[in-house]
Amino acid sequence: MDPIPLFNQASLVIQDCGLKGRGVVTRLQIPARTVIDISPILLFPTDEYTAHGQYTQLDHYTYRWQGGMALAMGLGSMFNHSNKPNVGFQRDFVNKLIRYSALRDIEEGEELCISYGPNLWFPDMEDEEESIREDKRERDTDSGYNGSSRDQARSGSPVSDSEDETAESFLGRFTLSHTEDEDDSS
Ligand SMILES: C[S@@+](CC[C@H](N)C(=O)[O-])C[C@H]1O[C@@H](n2cnc3c(N)ncnc32)[C@H](O)[C@@H]1O
Repeated sequence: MDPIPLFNQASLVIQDCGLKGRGVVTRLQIPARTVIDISPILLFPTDEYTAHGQYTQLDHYTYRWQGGMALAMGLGSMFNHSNKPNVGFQRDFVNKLIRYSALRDIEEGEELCISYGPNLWFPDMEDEEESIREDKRERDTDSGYNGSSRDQARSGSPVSDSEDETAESFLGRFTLSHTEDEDDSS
C-alpha cells in the first residue's frame, strides 16, 4: 500500500506498518506535547456492546468509556500499540472525544503509537520488527550502509511516563470483563 497523506494533517500518513497492519507515520518532526489529533467518538452502550460489538471487528478498535465502549472516529482508531509509546491520549467524556498528543519529541519517519496497556489480545510484533530492523542494520553496517533516519529514530531511548492517560483504557476482547468495575471506581 502506498502511504496515504491525510488532508487535515499534511505531515501524517497512514501506511503499511508490516506485521502490525496499517499505522500512522509522521513525515515531519513533532515537538513534545503537540496535539496530534482530536477524534470524536461513537459510543456503544454497554448492553449493545456486550451483546454484539465484542464479537465483531469493533473489538480491535474500541476504547473503554463511561457507559460503554467507544470507537474513535479518525486517526484515533489507527494508532498501533507500543510498550514505549510516543503518543498519549486523554478521553474527554463531556465532549465525547479523545485528544492525542506527543509524549516526547518525535522524529521524522517515526510511527506514532499509543500504549494499549498490559493486556494485549494479539502477539506484540514490535519486538519482532525491532529484531528484524536490528538484523538489517547489522547487514547494512557490514555492507557500509548506515541505516535510514527511521531506523535510527525507532531505536531511541524509552519514553518517560506522562500525565496523559495511557491506554489502560484501550480495550481488547480479553479485558472487557474489567471494564465496568474500573469505570465505576473512577
Ligand atoms: C486499533 S487497531 C490499529 C490499526 C490496525 N493496525 C489496522 O490496520 O487497522 C488495533 C489492531 O492493530 C494490530 N496491532 C496494533 N499494535 C500492534 C502491535 N504492536 N503488534 C501487533 N499487532 C498490532 C492488532 O491487530 C490490533 O488488534
